[in-house]
Amino acid sequence: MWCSRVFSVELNGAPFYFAVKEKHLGEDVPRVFRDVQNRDKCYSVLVYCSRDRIKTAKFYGELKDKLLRDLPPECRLSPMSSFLPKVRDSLVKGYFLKGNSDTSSPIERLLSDLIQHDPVLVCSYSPAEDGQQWTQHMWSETASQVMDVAKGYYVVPSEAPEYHPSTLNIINSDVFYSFDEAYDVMKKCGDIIPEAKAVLELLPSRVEARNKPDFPVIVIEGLDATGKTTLTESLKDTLGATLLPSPPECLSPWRAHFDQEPPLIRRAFYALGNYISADQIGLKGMKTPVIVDRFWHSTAAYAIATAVSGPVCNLPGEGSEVYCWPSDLFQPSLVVLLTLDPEERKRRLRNRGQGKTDEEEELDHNQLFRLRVEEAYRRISGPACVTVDASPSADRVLQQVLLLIRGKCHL
Ligand SMILES: Nc1ncnc2c1ncn2[C@@H]1O[C@H](COP(=O)(O)OP(=O)(O)O)[C@@H](O)[C@H]1O
Ligand SMILES: Nc1ccn([C@@H]2O[C@H](COP(=O)(O)OP(=O)(O)O)[C@@H](O)[C@H]2O)c(=O)n1
Repeated sequence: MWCSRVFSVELNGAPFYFAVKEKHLGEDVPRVFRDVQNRDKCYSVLVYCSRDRIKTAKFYGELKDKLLRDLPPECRLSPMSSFLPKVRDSLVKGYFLKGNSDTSSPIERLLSDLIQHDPVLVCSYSPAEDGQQWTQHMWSETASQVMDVAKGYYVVPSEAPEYHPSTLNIINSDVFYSFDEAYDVMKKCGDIIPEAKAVLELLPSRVEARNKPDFPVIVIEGLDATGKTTLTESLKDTLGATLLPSPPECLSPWRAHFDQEPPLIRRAFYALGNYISADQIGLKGMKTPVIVDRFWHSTAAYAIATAVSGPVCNLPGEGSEVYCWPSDLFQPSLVVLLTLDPEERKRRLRNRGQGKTDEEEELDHNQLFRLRVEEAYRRISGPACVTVDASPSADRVLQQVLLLIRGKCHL
């Protein structure tokens, strides 16, 4: 089964691919193994996907903490995955370990213990007998001891797949396209996370749209410090509108908790927040225009940009189903995306001087992440966002957006 799989190891944010073969036809040694010293060993630990997705997601996070805590400090740990190219939901995640001859004993003790108690697949990699090639040995667990399966497979370089491997598992793991899919995750969390029970109680009893609001609903999107708060407050005053934040205020007590959870659970939390907001929009929109500070675009764009690593070209292509609006979620009249030059955004962040979420921290020092979020924002459709340059004065930005609203929403 593992023969048709491709393996990907991420070193310094860039993926390196390899495959395993029974026979060697003179292929190169994959890049990941090239600069490893002879007699050193590498290992992979992949987490089996059990039927219980919540347990698998939790275990994957805990495994990293355990490895970082218990492995010798010289051992290098990199994210790794194994997947079947183009096969949806085929991605299995884990870690790749590089050890030297001094560290192989403690590493192997730890891995032996893991394979006996946890849902993991362990492989070790070592130079073949000819000293030129590298082989993969899958570990198997017998009643009392762990053994290297005798026969090794050769590791050979593999081309980068057409689709970045993380895109295979985005749908309903990182981005949810219906209330029911996100609800299902939160419901299953109820047994192990008390906070999930509290969230379930806040959810609307039905998602079918209330009557369409009589008044326009305008969503303002953009990275942190692009001026969303400033603009939404002014729009509220100018239009006599109701201003709703997203996630909704009722979720505030639980947000810090869910920000610590693995992506599956964290993203389900934010997805459900949009349905609560939609319910509030339906109510308020019967009486006044509604301005919403972030909505579905933020939920999907950050989730996609985090799931996929590397440059923008790794994102699912434009038009991919990944960028589709959930069919059961209220569609606003207009979505405005504020964009800002990165230096000006940093200057505004410094001036504001508030705390940031880890994701917002990441935006600061990881240019590629910022570019991926912005591009994902632009690719989401149904409704697509209208981009507005947020660098002019706050008043000029307001005037610009009012023009758009009047053109689109007949206000
Ligand atoms: N058009 C603008 N020109 C200059 N500074 C602005 C503008 N809009 C907002 N700011 C300032 O930039 C900072 C970030 O704005 P804020 O509205 O809090 O952004 P966000 O809600 O998107 O994080 C604040 O200090 C705000 O006063
Ligand atoms: N509707 C929303 C709103 C926020 N979010 C998440 O919340 C984070 C940004 O929230 P924030 O409160 O820091 O935003 P601002 O205060 O900068 O507007 C993003 O990293 C998103 O992951 C979301 O997923 N869906």
